[in-house]
Amino acid sequence: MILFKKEKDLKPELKRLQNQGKTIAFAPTMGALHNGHLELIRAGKLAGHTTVVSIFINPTQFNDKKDFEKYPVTIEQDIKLLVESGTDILFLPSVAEMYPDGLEALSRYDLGDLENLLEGHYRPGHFQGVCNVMHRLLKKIEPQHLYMGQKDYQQCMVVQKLIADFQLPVQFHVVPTIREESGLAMSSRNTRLSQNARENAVAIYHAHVYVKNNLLKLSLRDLKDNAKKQLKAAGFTEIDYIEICDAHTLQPVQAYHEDQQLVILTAAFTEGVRLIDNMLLN
Ligand SMILES: Nc1ncnc2c1ncn2[C@@H]1O[C@H](COP(=O)(O)OP(=O)(O)OP(=O)(O)O)[C@@H](O)[C@H]1O
Ligand SMILES: CC(C)(CO)[C@@H](O)C(=O)[O-]
Ligand code: BAL
Repeated sequence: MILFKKEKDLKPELKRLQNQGKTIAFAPTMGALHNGHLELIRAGKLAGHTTVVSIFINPTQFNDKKDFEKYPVTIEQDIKLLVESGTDILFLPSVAEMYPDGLEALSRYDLGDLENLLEGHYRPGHFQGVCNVMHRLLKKIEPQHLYMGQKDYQQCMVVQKLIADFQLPVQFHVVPTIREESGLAMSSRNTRLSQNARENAVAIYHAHVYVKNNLLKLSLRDLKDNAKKQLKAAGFTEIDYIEICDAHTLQPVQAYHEDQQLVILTAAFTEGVRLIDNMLLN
């Protein structure tokens, strides 16, 4: 694996690979890597691409300063995992490399309702930060393929919109959520939980399975109320949302219609750590 910290050093290597007819699969991350991240790399490799991974804890997407300060950093372990996974290139830029004009000089993206719904509502400015960093990363790396995780469902929609709006020549791939054996969605933030909270956090997954299994039996309102009770019983202290939405527009849905694809999305806090997960319902 080759490590680059600057675009000016990375570009010649990308050019060399391009001249050899190689195609690039890119998996952007914020590090503290786990099996979910490695699945993005596996998917790119399986399709026969050269894999580029970035690790950059993007300051502009954190609406909560404490969350940023506490974000886990395990760079030596990450490098070991990336080498083992057969990653070809690691891009590890500094803040100055990504934001040469400073953190205030940001572009403004029109995200429509995605900016106001769910994560957009509870993390103001978050998706503007995601778009700023993703647009910059995509310009620097110019991959033919981009792999991102379904765990961050709304983020996938936002980045797909960015690609469409700017007609970026990259194919987007959503990788299914990788879970612990218990069902808990793997997430870097899980490492901030005590053993007990980590075991109880699987309640999000169980609540989603409950809603999926009872979709035709109860009203969506009752399903959401019951799911909320399950999370409270499992020690979730604050629930930002448990919402059942149209899987394509993310607009909340009041009643089930069989011709509409639905997704349930949850964001909730346990031990002060905010976890998210989602599940397609039909
Ligand atoms: N369990 C998972 N399964 C599949 N993809 C995942 C999983 N967790 C994260 N990803 C994907 O990995 C990429 C990088 O995510 P990120 O570095 O934020 O990791 P994370 O574990 O989601 O961290 P956190 O949720 O704590 O921010 C994103 O595309 C994300 O959707
Ligand atoms: C896509 C991403 C790497 C952009 O900083 C981040 O939001 C993440 O890790 O999901
Ligand atoms: N995994 C999405 C990035 C974030 O929570 O900031």
